[in-house]
Order: sequence, then structure tokens, then C-alpha cells
Amino acid sequence: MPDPLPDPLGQAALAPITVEQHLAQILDAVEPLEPCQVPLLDALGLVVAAEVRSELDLPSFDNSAMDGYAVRYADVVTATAESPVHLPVLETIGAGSERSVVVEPGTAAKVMTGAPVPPGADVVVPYEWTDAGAEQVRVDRAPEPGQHVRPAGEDVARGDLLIEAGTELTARHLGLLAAVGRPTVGVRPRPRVVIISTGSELRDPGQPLAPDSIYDANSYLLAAAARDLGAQPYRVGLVPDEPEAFLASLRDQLGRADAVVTSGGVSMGDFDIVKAALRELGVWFGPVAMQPGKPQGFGLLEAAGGARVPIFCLPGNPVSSYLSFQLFVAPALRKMMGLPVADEARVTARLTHAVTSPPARRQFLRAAYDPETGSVSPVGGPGSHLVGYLAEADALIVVPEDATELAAGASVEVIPLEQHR
Ligand SMILES: Nc1nc2c(c(=O)[nH]1)N[C@H]1C(S)=C(S)[C@@H](COP(=O)(O)OP(=O)(O)OC[C@H]3O[C@@H](n4cnc5c(N)ncnc54)[C@H](O)[C@@H]3O)O[C@H]1N2
Ligand code: MOO
Ligand SMILES: [Mg+2]
Repeated sequence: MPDPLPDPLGQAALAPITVEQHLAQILDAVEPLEPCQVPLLDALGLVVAAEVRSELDLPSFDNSAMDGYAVRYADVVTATAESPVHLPVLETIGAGSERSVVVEPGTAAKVMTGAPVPPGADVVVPYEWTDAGAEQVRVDRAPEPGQHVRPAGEDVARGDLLIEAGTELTARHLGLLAAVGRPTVGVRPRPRVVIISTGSELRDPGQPLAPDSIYDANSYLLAAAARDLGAQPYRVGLVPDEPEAFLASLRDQLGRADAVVTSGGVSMGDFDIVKAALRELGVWFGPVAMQPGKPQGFGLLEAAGGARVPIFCLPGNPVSSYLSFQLFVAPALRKMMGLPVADEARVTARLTHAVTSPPARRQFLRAAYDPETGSVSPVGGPGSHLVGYLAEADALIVVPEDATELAAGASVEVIPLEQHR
């Protein structure tokens, strides 16, 4: 273990800032990532950087909506079962075949669904209205003018706006881009988020536990939360509470990071090395008036090449880390991705049990929310080490800074927790 580190700025002496102030300083500092072209499937959920217009008509040629016969409307307008029309069949055209015939008056061409409707024809008579003849066809029923022909440009015309800048791409958008022949799309990329868990007590899941060691929950919690948001997380090795080891890991990782998230080592303990090491590099550390998640750090680190990489130093207790991610890191990553910053649906619900809260701190209690009755119940206590209750909860109760207790039946603000999409 290294020598205990002093706490020269005395975090305890700093006045806490509000949740909003901390979020504002973060959002002021981070910028949307530079757009790049990515293959369509990699773009799902990402935001289009510049509007996309079509270079094609869709459909790009008149084609048949049915398996049947391409004919001239004027030739079949009188057709009925009692008085059918007979036409010679010139050719059979499948989807993907090149049309070579012209449907002259008094003739027909067999066409399959998706096949081009040959010149001259202006309507398609489906098999069901005919005798399905090969060389000659008997038409028993007249179609409407233009029926079963899908005209070129009906859906999209060349030059049409397909996707506005700022659109979050769905499967439907990607299908459209493919339909107009684009293999890639210009988007704000997934932020590469390097996640570093610090703590000499940490072991990787799957490894034996040494005496007094614990498994690293945070890097999985944070990486999964980052991935859920559309970012690309990188879990890097566990770092002991040694400044040199921490700074070496950081130096090693900074080049590939659009953001760095650390957990642990930001409070006032003798081995809280993250704060000690990064304060010298200009990273801000201070208390935020919330529970869990009071000690926070945020700053911009200069990577080789001059890029300024945001670093979020989250407290080590897993619930604190998770909540700090949702309140501060997630909005920043959303801004980097070009998404609207706020994604939180908040609701109001009735408390089933009384709760208490420390003065002058906004408390986020783990809870179970029942939308049917509009009620919300605390799950477990306020302790920020309670990962079991965190997993059990599906919502957070927000107890405002000016409340130290809320009675059963009180109306409270509730944040439903993210569900994996
Ligand atoms: N004297 C004071 N002590 C503490 C204060 C304070 O104001 N005065 N604040 C408390 C609060 S609030 C929090 S939150 C924690 C923040 O602690 P650190 O960020 O310094 O984190 P550590 O000390 O490294 O660890 C805290 C706790 O979390 C466990 N931990 C850490 N990393 C992981 C991980 N990856 N997976 C699972 N669990 C982890 C660690 O073992 C500790 O139990 O400080 C309080 N102290
Ligand atoms: O703020 Mo700490 O995160 O309460 O446990
Ligand atoms: Mg500590």
C-alpha cells in the first residue's frame, strides 16, 4: 500500500453544489462527436449528422404488385365472366428479368410480383381473374385503371428528403437507406467509453476471492449502462489504489477513449488515489448535494494529439456509481451522440411507507413503482452498497433537498429505471 495521501483542498470544507450545477458544468464541457460514415447495421440507434436525400426513385421502375398479366386497360375494360377477353401472351417476365417486349394493343405479357411492367401495358390482371393460360390468356374480369401497377417514384422521388439531420436511426430508417442503395450512413459515432474500476480489494468475477477482497461489480454495471445507451464500453483491467498504476492505466487508455469513467477513490480516505492523482491534472472534485453519489469528479484530460477527453470520476459504492452514471454520464454521452440530453420520464406517485432523508441532499431511494395503483414503495434502505436491492428496484424515489421526512401517502417524484431495450 502507498503512503496515505493528504487531502490538501479539504473536500469536507467545500460547499456542495447542486445536481443541476454539476450536470451543467459537464454538459458545458462535452461536445457532440465528429460524424463519420458507418455500415448500416452499425448505425442502429445512432443519430444522423446531416440530412439524407434520395438519389433514386422508389419504386425505380413501374412494376407489378401481383402475379398476373400486364395488359392495356383499353383491351380488357369490357371483360366479364360471361364475355371474357382473349389475348396472346408474348413473354413471361419474372422479378429481376429484363423486359424485352412491348405490349402492343391486343396482347399481354405474363408478369410476376416485382417484375417490370413492360412498355405499352398500364394495368395488371391477377391470375385469379383469368384462366392462367400460357400461350393465350382468357381475362374474366376488368381491372380498375392502373390497378396492380406500382408506379415508379410512387414512394420516394429522386431528391426527396429521406432522413432529417438529428434523427435517431431505427430499423425502419435503415431499411429505407438500404432500399435506396446506400451501404453506409453518416452518423455521430458511438462514444468509446473506457471504464476503470479502482480498488486494491477488487477481483474479477470468475477468479478466487482473496481474504477481504470483493468482486468488481462497477465495471460491469457501468459498461452495461453505457452499452444500453448505445455507447461502446471498454472494461480495462482493475487498478489497485496506487497512483502510479492508476495513471499508467489512464495514459494507456486515453488514446482510444471519447470518455473515461472511473469508479472509486474519490472520497476522503487514505487510499482515495483517483482524486489525489487527477486533481493535479486539473480535474474538479467536490461534493454534490445528493445521496447516494455525494463525492464526484469531472474534468477534461488532454490526450496525445490534443483531444480533450472528458473524465467522470464516480464514487466506488456500486449504487452511487450507478446513479452517478445515470444522472451525469448518460446525459453527457447522449450529447456526444447528438441525442436529446434528457431521456428520463418522471412520474408522480404516492408513497406506501414513510421515508427519511438527510438534510440539504437530494435523496434517490431505490423503489418499486406500481403504475396501476400509482404507488411507490422503498426497496431496501438508503445504503449505497446495496446491489441486491438495486437490482430488485425498478424505480427511484426522489426526496427533495428540503425534506428530511415524507409521510406515507405523500406524493413524490419517481424516476422509472431503464429497462433493457
Ligand atoms: N469520512 C468520509 N468517508 C466517506 C465519505 C465522506 O463524506 N466522509 N463519503 C462516503 C460516500 S457518500 C461514498 S459514496 C464513498 C465513496 O467512496 P470512494 O469513491 O472513495 O470509493 P472507495 O473508497 O474506493 O470505495 C467505496 C466502497 O465501494 C466499494 N467498491 C469500490 N469499487 C467497487 C467496485 N468496482 N465494485 C464493487 N464495490 C466497489 C469499496 O469496496 C467500498 O466499500 O465514500 C464514503 N466515505
Ligand atoms: O454518496 Mo455515497 O454515494 O452516499 O454512498
Ligand atoms: Mg474511499
